[in-house]
Amino acid sequence: MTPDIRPLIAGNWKMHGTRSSLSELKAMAEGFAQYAGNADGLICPPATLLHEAAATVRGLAFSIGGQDCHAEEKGAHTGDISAEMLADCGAAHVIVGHSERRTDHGESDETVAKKARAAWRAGLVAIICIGETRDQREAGETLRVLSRQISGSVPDEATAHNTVIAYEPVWAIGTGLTPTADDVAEAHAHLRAELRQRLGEKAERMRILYGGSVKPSNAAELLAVPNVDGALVGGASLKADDFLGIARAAAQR
Ligand SMILES: O=C(CO)COP(=O)(O)O
Repeated sequence: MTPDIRPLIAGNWKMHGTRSSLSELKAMAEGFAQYAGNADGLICPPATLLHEAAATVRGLAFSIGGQDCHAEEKGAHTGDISAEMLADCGAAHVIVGHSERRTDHGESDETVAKKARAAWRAGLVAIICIGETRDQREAGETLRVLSRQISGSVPDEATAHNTVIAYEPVWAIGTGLTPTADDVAEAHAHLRAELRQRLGEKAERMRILYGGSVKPSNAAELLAVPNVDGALVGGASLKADDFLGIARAAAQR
């Protein structure tokens, strides 16, 4: 954790959830109330649920976000969704550059930077994801890859208010594997230094989340690492008990 930065516990539901899942969301948002003040809570459901999800958490200290957005505001882009549309549905954040988008849809750092700008244009906080693959880690390239991704995916206009960075080692996503606390510390310190060099003072309070197989059982250890300012949670964000277990660890730090 970074002193004075309130941690963000963000859930990414990926391609999971139908309207029947909204009761689980309600339980999460209501349960999160006990941690409000010590942690911020966010769920990014599939776009089909955004509008009802925003209505479900209305009046609770809890946010809703999108999982991706198109770089443009509108146009002939069948199947795509703009940041403005997400905002119109009640989203406050949007994830951009998730490794599954980079892999499944061939998104480059340049595309991700454009999407981050689109998020800001619509008044959303951009959660910009980066992370090395297993091959890159085994080749000792992790820090170099992270530098390249930060420099290509994070526009100069990024501030601690409009941007959250999420470090998600690709090999840790959905595998049950996590880096050691020392490895997480090294990556996050490197990211903070890179951001400081790029953005100056603004970088000090920018949240850097860790993502990849975060669960209630490992959350306390991961969230205690210096420069880890919250978590981006996949599988464990689908169940209120798991998500709230992670929130508890964040609030008790
Ligand atoms: O990709 C992730 C969140 O964006 C992490 O997913 P898991 O928590 O399921 O490993």
